[in-house]
Amino acid sequence: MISVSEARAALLDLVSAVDVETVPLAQAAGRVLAQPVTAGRDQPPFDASAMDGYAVNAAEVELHAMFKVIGEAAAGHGFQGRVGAGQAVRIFTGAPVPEGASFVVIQEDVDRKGDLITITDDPGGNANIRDRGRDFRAGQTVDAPRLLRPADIALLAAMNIAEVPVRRRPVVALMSTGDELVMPGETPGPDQIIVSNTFGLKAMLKEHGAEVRMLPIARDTDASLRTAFGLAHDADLIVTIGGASVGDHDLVAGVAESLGMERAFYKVAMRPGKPLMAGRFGAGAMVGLPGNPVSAMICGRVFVVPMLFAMLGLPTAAENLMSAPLAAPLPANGPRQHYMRAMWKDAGLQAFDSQDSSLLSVLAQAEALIVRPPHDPARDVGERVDYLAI
Ligand SMILES: Nc1nc2c(c(=O)[nH]1)N[C@H]1C(S)=C(S)[C@@H](COP(=O)(O)OP(=O)(O)OC[C@H]3O[C@@H](n4cnc5c(N)ncnc54)[C@H](O)[C@@H]3O)O[C@H]1N2
Ligand code: MOO
Repeated sequence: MISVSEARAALLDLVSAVDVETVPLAQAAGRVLAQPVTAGRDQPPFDASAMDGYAVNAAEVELHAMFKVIGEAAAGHGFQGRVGAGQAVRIFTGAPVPEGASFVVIQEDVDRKGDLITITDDPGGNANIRDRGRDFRAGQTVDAPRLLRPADIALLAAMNIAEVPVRRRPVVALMSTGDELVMPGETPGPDQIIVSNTFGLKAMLKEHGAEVRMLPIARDTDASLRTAFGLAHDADLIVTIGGASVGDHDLVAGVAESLGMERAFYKVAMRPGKPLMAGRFGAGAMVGLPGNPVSAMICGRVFVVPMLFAMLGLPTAAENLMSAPLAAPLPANGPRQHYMRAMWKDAGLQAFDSQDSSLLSVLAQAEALIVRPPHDPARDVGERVDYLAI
């Protein structure tokens, strides 16, 4: 059995960054920027008023000063003339500050009668002007790789970047295997259960940028598994679920190998998730997840998500572990790295009593996975432990 970090390294080795495609800006949210993009303009492109008021020469601003209003500057409609001595231009937020003006007195500080304004309240020292290029300048870049969040999309829009180079979504084919499985909504036979892992993993991998194809459930026969693998041949990554252990009906590895899968490893010293396997498969890779639902989901989070990051060109240097105090003691750990379902209590983490790898109801309540290294000694309340947010 190899360690979790050896498995992680081997899995990352099986994949490489997928190619780049260009998408319209409106479809770029949640995608990974693949090349730096550069602003073609300054923002704001002119000195702009930050407030509604009157644009005047700053040198003339003082309490009781009077000005003659000679025109108007609105957003999208600048004032074409020049503001001279004793003159003001009515101005609105976002409008270009006219030539000759260097201060915007907000309208609340002014008394207006006809064309004349008087400053009636101390306007303070803030000119209420956003200088040209204050947000960004032409030539400024947004660096890649970068997962594009809503704020990035707004920034790219302001930079006038209508087409965005992003990594293509890696195609992941998900295959559940087992005679006992039926789809949600179907009527299970007396010995059957509802397939859950493909749905949970689809949600997880989609959230992390994959295009997920759900294959039909493969039955526990060579022929059925072969057919299902055949449907996945063009995927970047094939993820099978179940049939990974040592039972007479655990056929996945044998069939995959007969179809050309070159095994990289089998079995990882982790709990849950021990019977994990992986290898190169055609132009892509295959990961065989254990069937127990919690094992499949945790292996998805610990291994398949970082593989997606690698395919998307995102950094994968280290597992993003955080640390927190324990709210309840933990017994000593065994020889496998244990991912314990836990929840927050009194600003610390408390592991659930039952850690069985079949309990989706516990996983669904869990807010974190406490990560216990192999042979970690018993831990007391208040001691810090590593955890993964989920
Ligand atoms: N003699 C041994 N038996 C087992 C070992 C072992 O080392 N020696 N390992 C155990 C561990 S640990 C795990 S994990 C499981 C993994 O087994 P498989 O990957 O072969 O999974 P299955 O047997 O197909 O299924 C296990 C369990 O999960 C249910 N399942 C499977 N797929 C799905 C799905 N897509 N959705 C919902 N539930 C699913 C299945 O019905 C079984 O109950 O092996 C142990 N045994
Ligand atoms: O290692 Mo298994 O994944 O405990 O359920």
